[in-house]
Amino acid sequence: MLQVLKLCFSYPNRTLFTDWSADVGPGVTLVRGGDGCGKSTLLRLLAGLLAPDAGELHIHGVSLHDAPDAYRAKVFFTEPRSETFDRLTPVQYLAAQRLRYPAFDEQLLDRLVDGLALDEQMSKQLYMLSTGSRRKVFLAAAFASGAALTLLDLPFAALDKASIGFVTGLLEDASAHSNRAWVVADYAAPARVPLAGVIDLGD
Ligand SMILES: Nc1ncnc2c1ncn2[C@@H]1O[C@H](COP(=O)(O)OP(=O)(O)OP(=O)(O)O)[C@@H](O)[C@H]1O
Repeated sequence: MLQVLKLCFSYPNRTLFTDWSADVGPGVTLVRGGDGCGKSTLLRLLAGLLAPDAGELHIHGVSLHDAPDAYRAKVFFTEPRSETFDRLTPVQYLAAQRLRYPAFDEQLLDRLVDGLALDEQMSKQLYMLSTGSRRKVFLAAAFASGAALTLLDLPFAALDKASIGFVTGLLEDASAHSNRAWVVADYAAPARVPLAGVIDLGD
């Protein structure tokens, strides 16, 4: 589903990727690595939010370089630390995601809001929510989006135990998807989730 060919990317004082290639298929692929190894940067590159110095990215044959809007329309990625949506309530943020993704699953969203215990947070602006609740809103959007490629950065960070169990169950389901690819960046493999592949960036 996602093809990366000879990707190169450096920050001014650090080279992170040199001629790096990968094929990502349906199901859950783990991007594993220690602090500062480049997990979040790789997700930004795959999302088309950060321009590579060289290389090609395709989703279902759509090239980021040739058709950036069509490529980005196939990807769900809200950076967990994003402040872009701070003034929106979860209801407004989720409405915006619903408009963006044609396969957005409204019924699943209801179950996600319930399962992540977000009901009481839905009409507060995002900046008023705890880190964990903000992350849960972004996770709900990710799972409901129906995007061909969904990128999750540290999906369990700042979550309560019940939500960790719930998100693990969602990822177990995602591992069986035949039409959606999930790239999950974390320090270690999530327990119980069968992985379609592992991209190891080292420690
Ligand atoms: N905007 C930036 N400008 C310059 N260097 C950056 C920038 N963002 C990240 N870096 C550096 O690039 C490297 C990779 O950072 P990145 O956040 O991608 O790693 P990470 O694996 O996600 O880290 P963590 O697990 O700690 O979140 C780090 O050395 C970081 O300091």
